[in-house]
Amino acid sequence: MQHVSIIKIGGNIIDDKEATTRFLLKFSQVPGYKLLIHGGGKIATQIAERLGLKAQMVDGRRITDQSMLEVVTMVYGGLVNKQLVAGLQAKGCNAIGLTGADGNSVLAQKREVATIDYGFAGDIVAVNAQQISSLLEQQLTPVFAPLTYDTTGSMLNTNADTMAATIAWSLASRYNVHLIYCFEKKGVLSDPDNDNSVIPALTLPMYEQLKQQGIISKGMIPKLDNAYTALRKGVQRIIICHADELQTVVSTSTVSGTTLSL
Ligand SMILES: Nc1ncnc2c1ncn2[C@@H]1O[C@H](COP(=O)(O)OP(=O)(O)O)[C@@H](O)[C@H]1O
Ligand SMILES: CC(=O)N[C@@H](CCC(=O)OP(=O)(O)O)C(=O)O
Repeated sequence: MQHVSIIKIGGNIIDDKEATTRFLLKFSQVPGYKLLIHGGGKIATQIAERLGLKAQMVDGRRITDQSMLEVVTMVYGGLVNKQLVAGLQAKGCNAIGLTGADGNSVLAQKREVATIDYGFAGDIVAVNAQQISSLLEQQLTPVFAPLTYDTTGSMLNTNADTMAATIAWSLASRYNVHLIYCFEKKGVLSDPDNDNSVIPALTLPMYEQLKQQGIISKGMIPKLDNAYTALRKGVQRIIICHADELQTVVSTSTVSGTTLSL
């Protein structure tokens, strides 16, 4: 089976020009089939504020009304996606920028209103693995914005960690999939105030316990929930690491960051 590296880059790195440039160089050097999924929540919040819109997050998910949907479509699908694609082209990586609507890649449905109305937030219904494979086989590197679409023709806002995990497990029957979450810390920490307290190997029971103790919190919870689902669904290897450690993590000889297991 061919190997594919699925790499997610978070909004705190994208918001830092120098960190992004360093990451793009490392990403461009990852050998074999690869795919990038980016966030950009921090930039969307800043631009929304400039337009007089206040961001509202619940459990790490953005409440996305019509105006916010317009902002995130512009920011994720336009500004952030195209800057990353151009940056990769400059490093010799033939990237192609996509949202879930492009090539019918990731279909979703508007999240049903339960206790909270998330507005135009999309829950993924189907990933077009054939379409993604055909891009990889053409030696293109897909770069996905965290946007999906529905059958009524509306764009939807989907959490980037969820998008990365869902694409990863949807490709797991065709490829050996490695999923790497890159962010601004060295891994999952046993002490959130100590950046060097990286947990090298995190099992699901350990995660449950640290979550209960409040040691794992905020955006790390949806990230890990998605990641453990991806492991259960056949993704071979999942690592959470600092964006600067990408190269170390993909060359399997050295251990860095946090490796997940069930
Ligand atoms: N135990 C922990 N180890 C590392 N990060 C943690 C932990 N608990 C909470 N976090 C928080 O989770 C955040 C990462 O989640 P998120 O903001 O969604 O990341 P991303 O930038 O990848 O989208 C970190 O910035 C950190 O503040
Ligand atoms: C529905 C939802 O919450 N979507 C996310 C998509 C961006 C994202 O996930 O960005 P980070 O990876 O930088 O956090 C949002 O708008 O914040």
